[in-house]
Amino acid sequence: MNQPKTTQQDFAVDICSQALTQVRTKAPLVQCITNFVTVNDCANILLAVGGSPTMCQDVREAPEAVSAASALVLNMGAIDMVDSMVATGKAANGAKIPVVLDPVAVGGTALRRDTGTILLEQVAFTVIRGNGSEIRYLAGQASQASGVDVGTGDAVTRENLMVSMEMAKNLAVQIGGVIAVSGVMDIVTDGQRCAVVHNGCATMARITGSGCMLTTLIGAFCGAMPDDAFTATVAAMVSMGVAGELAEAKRLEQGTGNATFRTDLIDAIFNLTPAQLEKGMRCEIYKTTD
Ligand SMILES: Nc1ncnc2c1ncn2[C@@H]1O[C@H](COP(=O)(O)OP(=O)(O)O)[C@@H](O)[C@H]1O
Ligand SMILES: Cc1ncsc1CCOP(=O)(O)O
Ligand SMILES: [Mg+2]
Repeated sequence: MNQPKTTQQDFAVDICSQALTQVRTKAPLVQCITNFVTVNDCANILLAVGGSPTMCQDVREAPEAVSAASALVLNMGAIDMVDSMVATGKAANGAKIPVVLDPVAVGGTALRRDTGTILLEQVAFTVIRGNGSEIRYLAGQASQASGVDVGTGDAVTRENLMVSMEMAKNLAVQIGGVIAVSGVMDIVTDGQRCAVVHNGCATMARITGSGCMLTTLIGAFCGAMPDDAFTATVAAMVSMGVAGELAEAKRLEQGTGNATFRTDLIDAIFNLTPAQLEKGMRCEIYKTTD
């Protein structure tokens, strides 16, 4: 019997830039049920990328409103909104609108563990994007988060990359959607294809909301290209990473700190060009063949 072989190649350079152009052309309306810590940044990054935000979340209107949206983002930082998340998620599923989950601190408390279970049982997710601790928890692996941040032992590293890809792939198959693990190295997989994104910078972990904004961007890209959630997610991760690097270059040049970095990151998404993406992206794709 032949052993499965994993081949690795660079992700085609124009795919992400074409996806960005699609977002700008289609200007997707993205509905977010999200947390009060980062809600403003999420709305602004959606506007920056060329989408349109609605943070409509009350259970009395959110399931109705979602029929007008191109994508729905559910962020577990809004832990008190689970009833609305379930009702709105089901409405989006019924209308075949992509639904993206950010499982903020999912393993951290009994309430969050239960909420994660309820959401996964009741809503079909197109994409789940979390940090290493959050995805490890959902995959049934031991995890030790630091509040809403990744625990040091849970991050994807060069050493555990293959095992981490396998874990993410299995979870993707289990949920029937795309899994994205963010960190120093990002993994994106639909269970078959697997991409590793090397863009980004450490300062992104020094602001709150880089993960929430990334998940919201994934919503925008999925809203613009609902038939290819894998490519949409890779393009969103690459865009966020390249924008982070551009903001970091400015921070180093000007000697500013994390408050300015947060603004510069949103500005970098606003000004991001297809050419910048093609020049800056560092992404490879792994394929398994028998
Ligand atoms: N040390 C790092 N080096 C490069 N990119 C990073 C680093 N830490 C975070 N990022 C980037 O920041 C964004 C948010 O990821 P992450 O910090 O894992 O999410 P969360 O805020 O949900 O914990 C992603 O685009 C990720 O690639
Ligand atoms: C600090 C905090 N607490 C609850 S939600 C939240 C924001 C988390 O944002 P991110 O995971 O994007 O840093
Ligand atoms: Mg997060």
